[in-house]
Amino acid sequence: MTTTPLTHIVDPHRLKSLPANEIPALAGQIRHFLVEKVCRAGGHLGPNLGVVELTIALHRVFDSPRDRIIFDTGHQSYVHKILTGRQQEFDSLRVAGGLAGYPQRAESEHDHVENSHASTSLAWADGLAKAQQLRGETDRRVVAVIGDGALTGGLAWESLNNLGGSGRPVIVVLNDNGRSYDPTIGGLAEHLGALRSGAASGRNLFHTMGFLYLGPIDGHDVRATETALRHARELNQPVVVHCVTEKGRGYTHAENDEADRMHGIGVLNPATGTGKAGGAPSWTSLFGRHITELAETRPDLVALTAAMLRPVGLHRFAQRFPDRIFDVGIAEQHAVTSAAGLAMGGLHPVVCLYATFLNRAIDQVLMDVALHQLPVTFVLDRAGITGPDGPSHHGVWDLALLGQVPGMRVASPRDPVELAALLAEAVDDPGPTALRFPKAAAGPAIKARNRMDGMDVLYRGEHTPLDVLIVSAGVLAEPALQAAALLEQDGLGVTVVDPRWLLPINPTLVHLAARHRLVVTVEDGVRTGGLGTALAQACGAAGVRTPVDNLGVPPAFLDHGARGDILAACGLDAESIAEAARANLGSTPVPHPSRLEGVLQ
Ligand SMILES: Cc1ncc(C[n+]2csc(CCOP(=O)(O)OP(=O)(O)O)c2C)c(N)n1
Ligand SMILES: CC(=O)[C@@H](O)[C@H](O)COP(=O)(O)O
Ligand SMILES: [Mg+2]
Repeated sequence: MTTTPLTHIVDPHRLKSLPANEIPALAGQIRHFLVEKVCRAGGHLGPNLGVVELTIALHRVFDSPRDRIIFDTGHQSYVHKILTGRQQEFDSLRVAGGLAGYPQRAESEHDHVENSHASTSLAWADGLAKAQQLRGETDRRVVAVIGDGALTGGLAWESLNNLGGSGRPVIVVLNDNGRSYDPTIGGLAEHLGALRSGAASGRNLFHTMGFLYLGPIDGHDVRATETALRHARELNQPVVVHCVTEKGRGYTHAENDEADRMHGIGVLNPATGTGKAGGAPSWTSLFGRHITELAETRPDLVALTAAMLRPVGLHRFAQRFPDRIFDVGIAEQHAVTSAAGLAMGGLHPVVCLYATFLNRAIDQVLMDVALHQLPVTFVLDRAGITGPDGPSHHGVWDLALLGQVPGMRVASPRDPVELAALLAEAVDDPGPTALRFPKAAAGPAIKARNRMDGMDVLYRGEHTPLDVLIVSAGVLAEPALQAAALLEQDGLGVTVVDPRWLLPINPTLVHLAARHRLVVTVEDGVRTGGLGTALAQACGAAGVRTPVDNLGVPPAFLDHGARGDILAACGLDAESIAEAARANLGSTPVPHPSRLEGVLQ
């Protein structure tokens, strides 16, 4: 049997013409390619190893891009990219200017949805199918590929409700590997488990919701999967094709990874499946240690995760307090409002999410937690620029969003000592609080010169009068202090202060502003509506005329890249902060490029 080289498959048409008996060899080549490229770059290895045969079948049955194939969350779209002409670009996977780790329309006509937030694919499919119907495009199909984890998200159920019985020809391919990171939880997971095992024959949940149902299909058997997909295509009705797959399939180190089947990996040695160990502890691991220690003497503390127990650092807490940890599935809205219930019931819940995923639950924060003034603490990991996961993963909106929530207090620790202190203060607060920290290793302790009404003065220059007050949020204390040193060399009198609790604005900060010629605020979040905006408003309201230049992330969708490079491009490195101060004080006329519209592509 000849083996067509993977490099020959430059588009789905070549794939369609491949003899069926060559598919297994092709799948093997794709697996080898995935392991080699993803171990070298980092990325989502397990999810993509699990959809090799499924994606081959999808592109042999459907006619992409005329038929639209929508990948939910998009982290499992590497095989799709390999089969749609982008093999050569995998050496630049998740590198600035290189191949994105999620679908991206600028890369290919075969890519449609770029949002990496889970559970949206069925809504996209419903909308596209309605558009096709209204435009008379009856020969086109919309295929939504959704994981069992993403199916636990509320938006997915809103969409099932709209699609069921609608007559719209949407093919829902349920990629059921039984896991998000951990095994998927809840009643749906139980039902899918019963369907997979054949213990729930006859009418099932999907039938009841108004779908035709094909399955369970072995999602690693291309022939069986193709047959089911061809049948689904011809049904011309909303249909669920239940494909059973295995996350990490075909790579022993992923198959044996009990934690999450190598869901997302860093750079690894493919032979051993291991990467560089050691280095400074992450913010995540430090948080996990502190919350577990606090809970020893606070029986009212409970923790919630939205299917990301280990990624948010709660696995240690879960082992120690198995009755006080709640994994709600990929269901951030449920996490927040059920936390409101836990708080109303007399406990102090700690809701642990990635900052970007809080976006999805802002109404619940506002109208369930804050309206009822409940003691809920939000711990927002991956806050600020995250880097390789691209625009829908940068956690840059939480500060601006939470700043609008009455009664909400928001803190951002600058170092591990402050993390412990601020977390303790947060869980002691009788109202809603939030703590945010980045996707990074935690730096060394940054000692305060003195504390002033709850804020830390980190630096007071030798020169007088006082020229520049730099207000730094969280870890940006480090570049702020470096910028102060540069400005001192210019002979300017500089003060650096870390408010610790960023929002609402500490009135003493306004008084400090009044004593300087310029305030520069520095935050790892959108500069419109965050710390800087709030301080400028507070100064205005108090009649303090000191100009406030707020440095932050522009209100734009920033592509993937290295966190440090993106921060610098946003003007959040020491040189740029110093340059902003000089420009505002009139010593150098040219603003930092990031301040110009549209500079960040
Ligand atoms: C709203 C939201 N919350 C959390 C995440 C983080 N996340 C990325 S993939 C994933 C698990 C997805 O599981 P599943 O849908 O079953 O896909 P699989 O990885 O198993 O293929 C999670 C929780 C996300 N992308 N979006
Ligand atoms: C796809 C998704 O949302 C997660 O897998 C995310 O990529 C994890 O990001 P970290 O790698 O920062 O944990
Ligand atoms: Mg899954």
